[in-house]
Amino acid sequence: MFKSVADRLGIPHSSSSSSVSSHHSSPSSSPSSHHHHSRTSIFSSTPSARSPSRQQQQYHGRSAATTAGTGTGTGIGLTTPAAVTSASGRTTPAAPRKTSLSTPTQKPVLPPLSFFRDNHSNNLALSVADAGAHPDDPPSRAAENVVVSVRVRPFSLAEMKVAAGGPAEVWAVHEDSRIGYADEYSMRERRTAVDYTYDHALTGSDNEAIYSTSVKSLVQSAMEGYNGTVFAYGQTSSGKTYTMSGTSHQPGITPRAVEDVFKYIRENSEREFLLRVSYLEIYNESIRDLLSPEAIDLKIHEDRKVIESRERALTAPLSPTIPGGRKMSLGLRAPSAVRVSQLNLIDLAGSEKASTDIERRKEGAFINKSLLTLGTVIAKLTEEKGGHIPYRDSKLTRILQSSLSGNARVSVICTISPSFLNVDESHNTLKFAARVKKIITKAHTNQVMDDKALLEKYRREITELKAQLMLTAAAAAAAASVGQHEADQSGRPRPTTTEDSNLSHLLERERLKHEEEMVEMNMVRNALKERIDQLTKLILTSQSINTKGIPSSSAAAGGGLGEGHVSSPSASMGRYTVETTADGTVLEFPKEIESRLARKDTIVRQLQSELEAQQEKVALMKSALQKTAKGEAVDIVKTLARVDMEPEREKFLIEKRASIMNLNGMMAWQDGGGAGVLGSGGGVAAGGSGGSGGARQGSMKRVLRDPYAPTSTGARTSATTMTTNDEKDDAASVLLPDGEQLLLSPIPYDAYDYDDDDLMDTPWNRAELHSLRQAKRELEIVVIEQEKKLEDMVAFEDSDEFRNLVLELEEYREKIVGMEEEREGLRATIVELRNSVRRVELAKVGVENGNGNGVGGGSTGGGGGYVGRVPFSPPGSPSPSPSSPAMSATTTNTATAATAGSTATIANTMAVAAANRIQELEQMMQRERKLRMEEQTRNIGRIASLEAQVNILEAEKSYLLFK
Ligand SMILES: Nc1ncnc2c1ncn2[C@@H]1O[C@H](COP(=O)(O)OP(=O)(O)OP(=O)(O)O)[C@@H](O)[C@H]1O
Repeated sequence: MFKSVADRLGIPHSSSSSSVSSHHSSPSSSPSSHHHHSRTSIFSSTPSARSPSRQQQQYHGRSAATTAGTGTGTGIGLTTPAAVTSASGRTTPAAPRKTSLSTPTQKPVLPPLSFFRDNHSNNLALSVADAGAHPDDPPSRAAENVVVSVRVRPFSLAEMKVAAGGPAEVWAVHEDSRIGYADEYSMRERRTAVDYTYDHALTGSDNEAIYSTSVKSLVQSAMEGYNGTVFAYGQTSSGKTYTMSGTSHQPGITPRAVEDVFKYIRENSEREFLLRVSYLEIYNESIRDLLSPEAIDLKIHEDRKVIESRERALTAPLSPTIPGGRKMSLGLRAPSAVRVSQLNLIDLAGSEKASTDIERRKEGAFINKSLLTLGTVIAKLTEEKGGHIPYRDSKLTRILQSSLSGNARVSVICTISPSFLNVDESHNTLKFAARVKKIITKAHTNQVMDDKALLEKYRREITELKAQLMLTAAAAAAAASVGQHEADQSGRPRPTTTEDSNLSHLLERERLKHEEEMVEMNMVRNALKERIDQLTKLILTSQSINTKGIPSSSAAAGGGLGEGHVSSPSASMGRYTVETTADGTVLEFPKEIESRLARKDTIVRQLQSELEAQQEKVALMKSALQKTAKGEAVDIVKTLARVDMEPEREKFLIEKRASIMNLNGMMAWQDGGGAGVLGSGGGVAAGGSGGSGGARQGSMKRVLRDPYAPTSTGARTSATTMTTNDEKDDAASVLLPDGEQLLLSPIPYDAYDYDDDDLMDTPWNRAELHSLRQAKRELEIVVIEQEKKLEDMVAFEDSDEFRNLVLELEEYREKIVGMEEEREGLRATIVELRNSVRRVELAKVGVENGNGNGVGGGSTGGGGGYVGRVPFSPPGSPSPSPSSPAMSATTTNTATAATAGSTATIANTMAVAAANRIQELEQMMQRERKLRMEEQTRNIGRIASLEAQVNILEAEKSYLLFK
């Protein structure tokens, strides 16, 4: 039913690509200075987008992975005065259309538009929304593959330097867009030849060429309402940013696209456009608006209404003239359909960041998740078996979902480095490009139509159908008269010649043919009538939506429209009038109905908000009760953890029982008993904590005593008020008339003004009761378990096993004490021995001194005196006699020089004896030391093993105690 895009645009089928190729073949047709000028002016309206190189510098510094992003940001609104007049153009299907960006004629579209930007380099995405489109504009393009271009950049200076004798070409780019290893390179490096064919394969620095071959037509379709996505993929430094952003001399794809967008808008002055520009970055999976850098970690929302432009585009109510010259007064504003499209221009992070799993792990937190997911998504999209496509795994793929899943024209520019150093990554890029090439997309216009637009569309269709109907009727009448005429002719008596019979045969055939045609036309006519009825119904239905609920059954009354007579459903309804004519429609909805409906609306709204308030109240009460039950359970668990001694345990159990009674009371009250029943519950609870009786608490029906809160006295309050605190542990208190301070459940039961309904058998009360019972059951289980544990513990402490363990423990303790004593004794012996050794050593030194200084003994009296003071008696050694050489030596100190000779002899003898003795003692000492050392080692081992045993016993003991 729909014509192709080219047909509808009134251009040859090849026009889109021919306009591209003409640009490609004559790039000079768009002088770069012109682009430069435009780019500057565009960016000046969005200052932060003006300096992509600054952004680039800023993000080049990062080692972390980054990826493309998008979103909505600063909007640029453009309104052209003649825009509204396009409405009449819309009603003329034959209106001439624009053929290309460079040779515009007329295009009935009104787009808003917006931009994107990516990672550390410059991503700019442009989204174009088009308001006021023709309702019957072409809905979709033919299915097409992603346009894949490969661009090999020139050698950089550094790369030239690396290659001695000039860089050898690695890649050969052929004119037919094939690319593979250069022969020389593959021979030298013994690399298997590869051969890839893409849509475009380019070299050099001319950005106009890449734009016109790979992007220009896509920008054109974006302006016509088709989504478009362009992204540059490739290793770091392969030229993505150069391609997307370019330089001042070679503006890249983004400035050229922006310029074309504005050019298109200029050339379609009868239209109104809304442009939206966003310039975003995805860095480590968080989106940042580069036009508003303080807004960080933006969220992605699915919002199919970029639509505000429609209102601006259609500020004046219109009365379009339909063919036939009659006015169609709708009582409504002009139909409005908004076409929204997006053009995403994305500069991805370096492809080397999306490699194998191992590398992924290596890069850890810095891995470029978006880029990896893009790879996965593309791989999945091209897999035959299909399955789940993980668009939601990364921000980039989420943003590109609608493009990648088919509703967009996509152009991928894969950039590679010419250097042999990067050959493997370049090859990976070529493989990626080949994979992407397999993706098939089928873009369609994102036309958003509201009921008014639909109404208009249906009306137009009705008019067309009626015209067809009239033609059909005329043709049928003609056919019938011809048939009749032929029948008349054939009914006449004629000579029965062979010629005549041939003629009558022919006439008969002709007649039958006409009859068939008539039947067919009647069928067509009926079908047309049916369709008209159906459409008329739809019109009234959509009208009824607009006027808040006119029953759709009344719409059927509008069926008369197809017949061209006036139909007045108002007569039957008596409240409103719907007048239809063959040429137009006047729909009037009396104010009375509207105001009645408005009143009803108000009542409904009031009821609704009342209902909500009630629901809120119920929810609050419920949560308060649940909180209490929960609080009880938590308290029990907490207390259990603390209780490990029997008396406390018992106390705890008593308290728990009391709280169960409390819950009983609460439930009894819930069951419908009210004050009295709760009073008894409170009474039991009071018993648990030694408080006063429950009868008095009848007046405190929603107040619960906290059985295990300390019964301290707090602030004095009246019996009818209570102080509460949201904190569970802070009990509220109530001063009873007799002066007793009651500590209450932390949950403010009196916070709500209950009425008798609270005691009624309502589903909510039942649910509440149910949850209370549940809480009680849980409490009971806890208590039973605890009692069981307590009994076990008591029984165990009475058992022989426990007594034996205690005895054993005592034995070990004694053993340890004995060991400790023994160890101390040994330590003392060792110390004593050490002292002995020291004394012997000193004695030795003294003797040696005496020997050396013997001749001049008088002058070294101090030394001699020292020796004389040494009372040496090692254990087991013969005690020195008072006439011993040592003692004699003392006397020699006072001898005269005349007796020096004999004294020296004596001293020598003594020294020899002393030396021998010392040697003897030293040997003894060494033996002794060795023995002691051995014993000490044995003792240390014993002590260690005993200590270990003690530790085990201690552990066992504490385990048992804990149990
Ligand atoms: N076709 C080209 N002609 C001339 N110079 C180029 C071309 N492509 C890239 N260059 C230059 O090579 C260098 C690296 O290019 P570019 O910054 O665009 O790489 P990139 O792929 O964006 O790297 P990254 O992923 O690190 O951002 C730049 O100095 C750029 O000007």
